[in-house]
Amino acid sequence: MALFDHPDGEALLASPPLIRFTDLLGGRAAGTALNRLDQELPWQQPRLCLFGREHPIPRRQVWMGDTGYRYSGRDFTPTPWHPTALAIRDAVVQRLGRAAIEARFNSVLLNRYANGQERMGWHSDDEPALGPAPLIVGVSLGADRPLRFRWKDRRAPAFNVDQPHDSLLLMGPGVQTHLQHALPPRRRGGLRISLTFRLIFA
Ligand SMILES: O=C(O)CCC(=O)C(=O)O
Ligand SMILES: [Fe+2]
Repeated sequence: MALFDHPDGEALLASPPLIRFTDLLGGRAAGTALNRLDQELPWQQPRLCLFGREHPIPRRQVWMGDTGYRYSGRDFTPTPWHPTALAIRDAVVQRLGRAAIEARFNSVLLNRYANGQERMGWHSDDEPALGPAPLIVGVSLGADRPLRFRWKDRRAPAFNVDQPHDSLLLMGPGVQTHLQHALPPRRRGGLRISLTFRLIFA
C-alpha cells in the first residue's frame, strides 16, 4: 500500500499530503480530554520578539515531550508528558497505523485559544530539528476553527481546512516546504485546544 493511501482519512491535498481524520477519541472521551488539558496544564503566554518589539503571544501554549525546542529564536524546556496528551498521541499513532501510515512523535505543542480572537500567525513548522520532510499531526478539541493554508509560491489560491472537534489533520512531507498555515481570528468561537505532534531530532 502506498504511504498515503488512507482507508478512512479524507485527502484534502494529494501532493504534498494533507489528510483529515475525524472522530479520533469518540464523544465522551474527547470532551473529557479537552477539560483535563484545559484545567491541568501549566498554560503559558510567553512574549516573543516581532519586528524588534516584544508582544505576548495571542493564545496560551505548553511544550511537552522528551526534548527541548527552539521556536522564534527562544529555547523552550518541555513540560513532562501529561497522561491525556500521551493517550491522544497513542490514538493518533493507532489511527494512522490503520491507514498504513507509520508515525512516531516525541514532542507536542499544545495551543489554547480562549475565544475567537486568539489566533496564530502565518508560519511553517520547518525548524531544522524537525528534519527536511516532517510529518506533523494536529489534533483539534473544542471550537471548530479553520486552519488557513497558502502556497509559498502563490501558485494556487489560499484555502481553509475545517478542523472539527475531535479531528486530526496530518501535514505530510512537503507541506512545510511548500505552504504556510495560520489560525485566523473569528468573530465568534469558544475554547479550542490543539495539539501538534512532532518528531524532534536531538
Ligand atoms: O492550532 C492550530 O490548529 C494550529 C497550530 C499550529 O500551527 C502549530 O502548533 O504549529
Ligand atoms: Fe503550525
